[in-house]
Amino acid sequence: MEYVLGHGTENDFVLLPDPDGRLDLTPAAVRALCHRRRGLGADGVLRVAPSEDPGAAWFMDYRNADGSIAEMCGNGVRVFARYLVEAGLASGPEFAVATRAGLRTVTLEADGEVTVDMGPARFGAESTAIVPSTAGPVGSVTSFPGVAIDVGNPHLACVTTADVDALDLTVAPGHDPQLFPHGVNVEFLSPLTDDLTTSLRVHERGSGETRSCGTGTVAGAVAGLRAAGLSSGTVRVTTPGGVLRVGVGPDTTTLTGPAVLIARGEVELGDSAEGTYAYTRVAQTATL
Ligand SMILES: N[C@@H](CCC[C@H](N)C(=O)O)C(=O)O
Repeated sequence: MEYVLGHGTENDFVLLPDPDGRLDLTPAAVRALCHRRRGLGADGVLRVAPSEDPGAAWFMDYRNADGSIAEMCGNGVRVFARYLVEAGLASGPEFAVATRAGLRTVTLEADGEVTVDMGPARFGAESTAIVPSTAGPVGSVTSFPGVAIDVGNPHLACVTTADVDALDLTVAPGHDPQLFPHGVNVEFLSPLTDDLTTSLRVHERGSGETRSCGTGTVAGAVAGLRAAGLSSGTVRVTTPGGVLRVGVGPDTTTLTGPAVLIARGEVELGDSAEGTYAYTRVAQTATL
């Protein structure tokens, strides 16, 4: 089958064109494709499937690297849009993409970036995230106050004066399972500066720490604005993988950033001795 590799601020994806919607994409196949050493290597898979929603031609079937399904992916939908235009499946600059969180309008900007109307970000309850302490006795933990935010998928955004770069995000931060029964993406960000900039790291549900998370960046921006006593503005967010811009207005949010296709090729999925799917990369052309 054909595949394309792409990334948005280094949050990377395997795109699988499935124009007839016939691909039976199992969790094991997703795990095999995303494996960094045995597979193509990615944070998630974007199956490009026909949409059943009359408002969009294409449906972004997003899967996390562990094979789980998520409602929405802000970096992924920009890469998905870039693929559709480059493959001649959509004509820009503006069109809708169907996702499990609903329709999302994407705009290919003249400077090469892509803007997504991400819809409203909805605040939930205040809660805490627990991470291993990097100082102090082995096994000690640090608790960070945060707030639940729904961006189509669940987030816990923690604005903190601690050194975000020093946090141990090698394991999933502890969280309240009653508030987040389906798991949660957890963001840690510095308080916004006067000119509305911040730095953010994220541990993603189903993928671990990633270099960037688009929905998490939107959640972080609205949490940062609220902590600064604001409800709207344009926030510049620096993630380990690059810079994203979030527009927050009274009714919706927007996310702007790069969307890059890296390589394309052919891949075969099959059963391995362990009974899980393995893959054979038949051919790959990279455009770095
Ligand atoms: N990286 C994505 C979010 C992907 C889904 C997330 N891990 C979840 O399970 O909700 C983004 O850019 O938004």
